[in-house]
Amino acid sequence: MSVQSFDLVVIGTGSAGKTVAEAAREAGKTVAIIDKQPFGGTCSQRGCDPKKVLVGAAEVIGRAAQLAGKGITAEPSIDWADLMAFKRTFTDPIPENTEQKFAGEGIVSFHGAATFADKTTIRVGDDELRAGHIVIATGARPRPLDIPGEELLVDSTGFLDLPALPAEIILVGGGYIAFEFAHIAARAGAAVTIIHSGKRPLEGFDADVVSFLVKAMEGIGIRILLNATVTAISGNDEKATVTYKQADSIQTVSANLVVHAAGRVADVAELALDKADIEAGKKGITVNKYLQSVSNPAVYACGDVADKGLPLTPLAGYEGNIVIENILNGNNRLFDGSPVPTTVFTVPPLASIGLTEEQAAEEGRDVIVTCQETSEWYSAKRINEPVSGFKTLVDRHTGQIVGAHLLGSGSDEVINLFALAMKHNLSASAIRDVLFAYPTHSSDINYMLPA
Ligand SMILES: Cc1cc2nc3c(=O)[nH]c(=O)nc-3n(C[C@H](O)[C@H](O)[C@H](O)COP(=O)(O)OP(=O)(O)OC[C@H]3O[C@@H](n4cnc5c(N)ncnc54)[C@H](O)[C@@H]3O)c2cc1C
Ligand SMILES: NC(=O)c1ccc[n+]([C@@H]2O[C@H](COP(=O)([O-])OP(=O)(O)OC[C@H]3O[C@@H](n4cnc5c(N)ncnc54)[C@H](O)[C@@H]3O)[C@@H](O)[C@H]2O)c1
Repeated sequence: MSVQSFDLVVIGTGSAGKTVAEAAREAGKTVAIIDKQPFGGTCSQRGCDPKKVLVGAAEVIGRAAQLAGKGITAEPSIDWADLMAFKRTFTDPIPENTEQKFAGEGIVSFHGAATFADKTTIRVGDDELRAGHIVIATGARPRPLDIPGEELLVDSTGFLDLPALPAEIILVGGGYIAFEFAHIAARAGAAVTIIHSGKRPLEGFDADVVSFLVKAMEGIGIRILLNATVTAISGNDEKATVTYKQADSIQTVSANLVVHAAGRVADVAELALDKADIEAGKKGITVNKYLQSVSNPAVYACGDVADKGLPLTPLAGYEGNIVIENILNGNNRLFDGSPVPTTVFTVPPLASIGLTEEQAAEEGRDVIVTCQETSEWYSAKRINEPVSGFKTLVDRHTGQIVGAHLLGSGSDEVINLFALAMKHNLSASAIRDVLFAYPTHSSDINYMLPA
């Protein structure tokens, strides 16, 4: 066994881990980084980026279908193998590029699953790494469902790398992954069923705006079963039968592929946290407001594995910056919980920031709610988009925006203007004063806010 010492050991090479390691090295610290999978993390190889390449193709199909008979004649279709090859031009170079970049910066790389040996020592393969600080940035993995036939499920990584797209697909779950994959698969020609245990899908999003999206999905033949909990899967790789419980009845539905879209949990399984006295709960490593382990001060956690913030890429980098600043300068930077914009990349996309109407009511906020279906607005009509809409929540007393929920082409970009406004406490009337280029989706903002 070789024993080496570093100022900092980082576990995980995704958006969170990379941010910490590179900033520490830049500050002159000796740094080791470890990953059990090809270097580069989820977002760039198995998440956001490859997913959005596929969404790009789905958007072309959607837009062409909308404009059929309105100037567009040929009906495009997706060649799945070609699309996968295009996707791989983004994902394949990531591991080598990441590792080369680390080497160039003087960060020492280790491959394998990291395990704590004690409070400040990590084992990876035959190496023992001793550290002043250790940062856990191990991300998340699909939540075990503990049901018979679970091994027949393909996870999101498998879906994003399918060599061919089967004719019938079932998505277990009704959150981000189910909705995004449903649109990709349906636009590529598959028959798609979503089986969701909740009474409504995308529970974290505004109910009214989600209902506009559901209408759009039904319009392209995506079937959504609600209050339906998957209890078993049987069959084989080519044809599987999913058993689900809906109300008091047990039902089945079959498909060629069943995809796990039923949530992700912090990836701590191999870490042996007990050896290092590190507390973790259902939502991940328990950290204080400085993102430091509450039970082992040599350890910090950031990204999906930490029990603070949403499991989204911008948060992973943001939390990584907080962690490294606190390690380098002593605890001084707090996780402040600023509103985070997020988009479900359906076609059209659903984007959201801040409070939903339900949450505002629970908090007793006095808000002006403006909500409208907008398929008759010029921005939607120009591209014959069948369903779009929005809801904004503005504090009645301060005029500040407390929530925005948008559905429609361009909403994935427009939501960032709301983020800018909310971050800098701009009032609705200040935003209405801004001149936006016309005709753009952003120029609709003026009509989404109360006068
Ligand atoms: C299909 C999908 C689509 C997504 N789309 C979006 C999107 O559009 N926008 C968005 O904001 N977010 C999206 N996300 C979420 C986003 O990918 C994550 O929030 C983000 O990647 C988390 O970064 P991280 O650095 O915390 O973890 P990761 O990037 O997951 O990195 C963690 C790394 O740690 C490694 N690791 C784990 N355990 C160990 C161990 N014991 N030893 C060594 N290494 C270990 C893993 O192999 C992994 O490489 C998506 C996620 C998925 C699954
Ligand atoms: N665009 C994005 O930003 C994006 C895209 C994909 C994933 N992500 C991240 O990845 C995380 C995981 O995504 P996800 O879609 O897997 O999780 P999710 O938490 O968004 O949704 C999972 C849903 O599955 C349901 N479910 C659980 N068990 C079930 C069962 N047995 N039968 C039927 N339904 C069941 C749950 O009620 C839950 O609502 C997200 O929380 C998000 O942070 C983000």
